[in-house]
Amino acid sequence: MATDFKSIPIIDIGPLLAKCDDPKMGQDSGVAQVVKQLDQACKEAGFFYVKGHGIPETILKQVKNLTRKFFELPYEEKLKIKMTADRGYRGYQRIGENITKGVPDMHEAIDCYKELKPGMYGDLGKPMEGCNQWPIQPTNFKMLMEEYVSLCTELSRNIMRGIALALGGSPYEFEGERAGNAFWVMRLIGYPGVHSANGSDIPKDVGCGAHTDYGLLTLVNQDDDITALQVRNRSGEWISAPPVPGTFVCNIGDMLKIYSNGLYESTLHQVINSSPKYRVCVAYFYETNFDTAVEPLDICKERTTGAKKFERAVYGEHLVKKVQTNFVY
Ligand SMILES: N=C(N)NCCCC[C@H](N)C(=O)O
Ligand SMILES: O=C(O)CCC(=O)C(=O)O
Ligand SMILES: [Fe+2]
Repeated sequence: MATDFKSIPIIDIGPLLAKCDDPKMGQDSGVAQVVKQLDQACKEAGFFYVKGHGIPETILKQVKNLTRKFFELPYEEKLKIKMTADRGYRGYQRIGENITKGVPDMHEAIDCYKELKPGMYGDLGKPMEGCNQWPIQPTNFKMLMEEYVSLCTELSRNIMRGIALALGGSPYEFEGERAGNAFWVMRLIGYPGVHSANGSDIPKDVGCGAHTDYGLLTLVNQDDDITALQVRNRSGEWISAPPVPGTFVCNIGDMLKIYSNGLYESTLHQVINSSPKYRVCVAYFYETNFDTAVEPLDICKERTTGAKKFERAVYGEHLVKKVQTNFVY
């Protein structure tokens, strides 16, 4: 349950990663240290930074730099990969096209999803079927982003082993039928800076309205130097998640809230870029298998009150419902 946290902890997950291919990892004291920190952060804030994650900072930077270069292209160029329902909601959306709680968000983005082959999940998967749309410029865009997705997928699986232990389960709680064939989402996002007209500041635009993420775990690779991401604590205060170079900001999604029977919550967050500079963020979302029916784990029901607090939800249905209301014109 979220508390009145005032800041977001930084966790060095190096010791977890060193042992995460060992089935006896749960007995390692270095792993146990990390697991304890993960458990505390997930209970208190639902947000934490990770360092020692093994993805080189140069790659984190390249991914943001290429994203920035794409958004600098003329609008007509960006429209060549326009997102439409027919393309499985994959591709470029202009500023104001994404809607959160009825309000247009002041961001542009490229949305990418794990590819779904036609018919793969029957009617459930139909709306998301399609291939990602990659720009031809900047060069090497597709190659870099696909490499990045595979690094984030592996990292997320390993962090989830730590979270599984934190919940009191086996390290592999979120593999196999649950998330052994994890669906993923990647959003390359650009938030325009604010410009003052005649010396007076224009009221703050919301880059992305208050929302929770949909799946298991999000890895946010945000621009250095601009503080814009804010996380809501129990009292309703917005706590900033300032950039910490070389780290990811991680947060819990709706499916992990259900699995943990509310022990961990998917915390509300929003983005307000009140700096004059354009802000880039690359968010990677690690989800369950597309067709998995998610319900509270027995080990988590025991740790709460014995009763389940959430009904079962099919991840794919949850995603499709969100996507179909994110873009009402
Ligand atoms: N795939 C994820 N998690 N995307 C997060 C985007 C949040 C904004 C969206 N309009 C919403 O209201 O959910
Ligand atoms: O821009 C950010 O820092 C976070 C974006 C976000 O919350 C999202 O895309 O779900
Ligand atoms: Fe988010």
